[in-house]
Amino acid sequence: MTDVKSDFLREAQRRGFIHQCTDLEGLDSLLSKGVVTAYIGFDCTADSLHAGSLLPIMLLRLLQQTGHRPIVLMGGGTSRIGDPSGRDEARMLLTDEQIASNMIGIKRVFENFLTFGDGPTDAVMVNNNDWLSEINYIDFLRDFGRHFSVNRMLSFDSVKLRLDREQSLTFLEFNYMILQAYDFLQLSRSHSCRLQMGGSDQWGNIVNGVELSRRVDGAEVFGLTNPLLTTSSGAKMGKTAQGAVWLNEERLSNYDYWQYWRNTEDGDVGRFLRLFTEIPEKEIARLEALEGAELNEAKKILATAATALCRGEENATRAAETARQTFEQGALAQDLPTIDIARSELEQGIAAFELFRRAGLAASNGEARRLIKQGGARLNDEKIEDETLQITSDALTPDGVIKLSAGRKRHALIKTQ
Ligand SMILES: Nc1ncnc2c1ncn2[C@@H]1O[C@H](COP(=O)(O)OP(=O)(O)OP(=O)(O)O)[C@@H](O)[C@H]1O
Ligand SMILES: N[C@@H](Cc1ccc(O)cc1)C(=O)O
Repeated sequence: MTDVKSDFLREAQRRGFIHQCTDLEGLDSLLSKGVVTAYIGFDCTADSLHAGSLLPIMLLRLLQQTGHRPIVLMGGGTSRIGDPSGRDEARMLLTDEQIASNMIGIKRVFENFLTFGDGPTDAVMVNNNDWLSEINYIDFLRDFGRHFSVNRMLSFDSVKLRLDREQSLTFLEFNYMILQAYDFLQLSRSHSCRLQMGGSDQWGNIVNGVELSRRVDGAEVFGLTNPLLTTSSGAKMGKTAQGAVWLNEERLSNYDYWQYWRNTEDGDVGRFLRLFTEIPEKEIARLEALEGAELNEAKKILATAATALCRGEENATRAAETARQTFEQGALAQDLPTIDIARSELEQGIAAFELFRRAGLAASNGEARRLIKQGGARLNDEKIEDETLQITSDALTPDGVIKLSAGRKRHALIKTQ
């Protein structure tokens, strides 16, 4: 790779953020001269961003930390069209109300990563609906449409892949890249924005903006993309078995967010530490060299650092502590008092109060009933609400046991014979 001088590109390169650049040398020299304004756009297709979008967000953060000015563009206008990049079929059209409410959800996350304000390197947020909704069709075609060659538009992946596979691409979607290109021109005029970044799927849209700004204004602007991340096993980054890893707490609890990073595959630990935390390189090199059980410690450090950035230090520490306790209780569980019950009996069902008595957690059925009524009885760590509950073999955990608890400290295990 080319040797770069500017702090931003050097650090971005070292941490694995760079996929392609329209002119790396030119951009490097611009970044070395003074404050550069750069933007990334986010469409409002859901009410929260996800772990995949963390890469561009971390790039904006790095940009600000190295003395430049980030612009976060909310695609209020482009979300009305729908980006065909990387998609096999047209998106569902969103209503204006859906877009507005998604935007409220998405906006919030940026405050955790960027400093907004009026200073020279403070971040700003814009909404492309402000200018896209003003466009006059005929004027727009005459002023800007004439600079786009359809022949060239057909060569970009977002269009080409659909045509090659004979999947339909509507005229509405075909226009998307022109509007994103116009955004860049607009920001270059209004905010002296010189750089657009985004995931590698955005390459065509970004290049179109670079070319439009040069043709119309003779402006020299740049494009830079980050790799689209997949995990070592090839899964798209940001998806779990349950779905996307959402950045907003309303969609995914702090604990589950922490757990997602804690479950990082062994081969991804170093890469993720560089992309999603700000731990110094020397420490990362040490952590990624760990093996076996020790590598799990590195994963916990990754989980806590990544969660702290997105959800705050306190929530990250709390999630780590909950995980520790759960783990320790699990370890303890092996040593709990255990009683054996015939499998056939459990299959028929046994009253919860009776099982509590037989497990020695209550002296009589009456005492066990009172325990349940007062909310002090738990089945596999879940409070028992129903005094008449019948416990069956359905309650057996994957470990083949049932855990009963009376209050916080007294536990017993049921096993079947
Ligand atoms: N897995 C990923 N790795 C790296 N960058 C990503 C990843 N997923 C999305 N991005 C980038 O994040 C930015 C915001 O993307 P956006 O939130 O629209 O995500 P998306 O997953 O592409 O959404 P959608 O499913 O609506 O297309 C874009 O620049 C996109 O290229
Ligand atoms: N097309 C981008 C979002 C975007 C919208 C407008 C822009 O000007 C830039 C980027 C995406 O789907 O992720």
